[in-house]
Amino acid sequence: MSRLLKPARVLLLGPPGCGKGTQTSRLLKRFGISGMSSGDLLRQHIKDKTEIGSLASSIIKQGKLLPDDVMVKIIESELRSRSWLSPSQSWLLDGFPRTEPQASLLDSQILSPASANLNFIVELQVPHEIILDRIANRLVHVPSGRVYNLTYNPPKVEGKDDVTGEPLSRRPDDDPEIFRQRLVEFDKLTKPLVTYYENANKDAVFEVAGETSDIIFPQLESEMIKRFGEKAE
Ligand SMILES: Nc1nc2c(ncn2[C@@H]2O[C@H](COP(=O)(O)OP(=O)(O)O)[C@@H](O)[C@H]2O)c(=O)[nH]1
Ligand SMILES: Nc1ncnc2c1ncn2[C@@H]1O[C@H](COP(=O)(O)OP(=O)(O)O)[C@@H](O)[C@H]1O
Repeated sequence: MSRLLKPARVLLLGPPGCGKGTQTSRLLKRFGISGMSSGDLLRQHIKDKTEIGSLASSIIKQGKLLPDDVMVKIIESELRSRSWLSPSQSWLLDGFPRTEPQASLLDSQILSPASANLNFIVELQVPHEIILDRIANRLVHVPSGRVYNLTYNPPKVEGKDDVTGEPLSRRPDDDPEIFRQRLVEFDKLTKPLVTYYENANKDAVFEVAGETSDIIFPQLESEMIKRFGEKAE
């Protein structure tokens, strides 16, 4: 692993199943950049049977999005508890913001006051038909957010997380019908965020396309080194 010279505050945008979680874990290994996945935070709330968890569970099962104000509160408190709101910190957001109201509240009320605005907005472009069959084989380890795939990256021991040995689970929202609804929500509400960020700071937006994560990651890796520099080991 090598660190970056300048702090990178990264947002991964892309349709469900395009590999945001996969790229997050690779960037953690490569540059030591920690990620925050809104979906993982919600799944933990569901597991812990909190009030947010019961709201999230019913909405997620329909493939719909939670209310913007609920999500902004969850993410803001998580950003503060991880002490990420400083210009010197590098971090990555996955799954939030997902709508324009979320993006403008994040930028104006949370990041700008801390001089910690996003400086690298990555749009992952993977064909919808490719991700539809990926989802059929997805398994997750909820406590860590680690992601597996029965064909692409199966766990060492069937049904068990490689690190903890704890059981893996299928996501109820990975049901094909619900997944199609999530794609509709993405196209309607999240895809327009690329234009939102291009209008705010075009140079910060980076589009990367590929049919596999192995094609996408090297492009992402070299762009990050180009923009943020790499500390010599
Ligand atoms: N076949 C295949 N599966 C992949 C690839 N990249 C990720 N996956 C799997 O596809 C599923 C979706 O990836 P994930 O990172 O969870 O996407 P996210 O929903 O955007 O976070 C998971 O089961 C991954 O293990 C790939 O290049 N090829
Ligand atoms: N920023 C958000 N705003 C509203 N709902 C969200 C947000 N992030 C996650 N969710 C809810 O959690 C579900 C799972 O999110 P996530 O794990 O990011 O899925 P994926 O990356 O596969 O699209 C979403 O379909 C949605 O119901």
